[in-house]
Amino acid sequence: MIKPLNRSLETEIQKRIDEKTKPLGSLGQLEHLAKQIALIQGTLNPKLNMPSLILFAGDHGLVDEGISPYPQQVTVEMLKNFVAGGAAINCFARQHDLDLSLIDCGTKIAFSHPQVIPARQGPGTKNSLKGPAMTNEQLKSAVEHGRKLVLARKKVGSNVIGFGEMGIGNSSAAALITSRLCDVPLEACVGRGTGCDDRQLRQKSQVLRAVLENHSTAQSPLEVMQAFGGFEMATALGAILAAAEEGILILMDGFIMSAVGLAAVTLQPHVLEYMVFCHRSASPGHRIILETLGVEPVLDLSMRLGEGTGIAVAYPLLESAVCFLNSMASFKEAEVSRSL
Ligand SMILES: Cc1cc2ncn([C@H]3O[C@H](COP(=O)(O)O)[C@@H](O)[C@H]3O)c2cc1C
Ligand SMILES: O=C(O)c1cccnc1
Repeated sequence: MIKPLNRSLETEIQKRIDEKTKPLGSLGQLEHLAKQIALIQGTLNPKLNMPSLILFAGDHGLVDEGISPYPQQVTVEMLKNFVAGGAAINCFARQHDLDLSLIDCGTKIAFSHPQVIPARQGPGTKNSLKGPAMTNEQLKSAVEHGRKLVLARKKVGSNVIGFGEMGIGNSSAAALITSRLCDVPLEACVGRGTGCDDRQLRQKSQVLRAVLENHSTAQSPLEVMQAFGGFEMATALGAILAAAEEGILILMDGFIMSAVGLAAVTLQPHVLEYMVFCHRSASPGHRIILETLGVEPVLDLSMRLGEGTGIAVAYPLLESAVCFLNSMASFKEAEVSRSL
């Protein structure tokens, strides 16, 4: 059970923000972020310690049905690229000094490397058109792995963790989860993913309609995750739940990770209070999730990559939020006159 945020300091935090040498409310969303982070940490002087990004990789059997322009092997090839430091997330993580952990939750082709933490549930999920993507045991095991990964980051001192993903086909899984959990028509949730052309988009929509019909009994967050989620998504679900339980600030990325976030919030509504949505992706389904949850993202840059890139580019703004709360002078300290 995830507890609601302790709001006993709220009035004091708001007072501290309002005493800074600026017109009331003039730092806009940075003020909301500062307050949320201070509440999560239960202090007037919040700190972002050892910021971490956990990147979950896994393959999707549904790719056999032609729902992505890219083959499954790109997942493991990108995992190698992450290890070599050549992907977008590597650039941005280096730029902002974010610790990047790479997790193999079950790529189709196994790749072991000292920098990749093994958490494999199998060689990718099963084709969800033909049956459940994963067994209940795999789901439970993935959730448990996610929990342990977060506890390990907490142990080394991390109090802010972002969650990213890599898994060819996972924009389909995200569309299915969004449609079912938000109870909106599938068509509104399906997008071009990595770049489907019109023909590929028609094929993707047709396949996903059939998948949704085949799993009409899957309704709860855990049922939908088992029916058409991915191992990387199930592991991220366990990680997000554990982070909220531990009072860690949770940084959310784009459509795919937000679909997992939606599952977490549907299971445990108070998880939302620990989350910052770092950007609004160009994927149409992401807008639906953000509106359903009633949240305003930090950035809107028409990005649609995943990997945690939306988190990494938004991170300096979180630092700014914490920075002004800690080090800006008050009217009294700076001897500046307040409004009449
Ligand atoms: C080279 C490459 C790098 C990526 N990095 C993230 N994704 C993103 O695209 C995938 C989902 O899109 P779809 O459902 O259309 O396959 C995920 O792996 C996601 O992280 C990538 C995709 C590609 C091709
Ligand atoms: O919005 C995202 O995060 C996204 C969209 C398409 C492909 N990969 C990720």
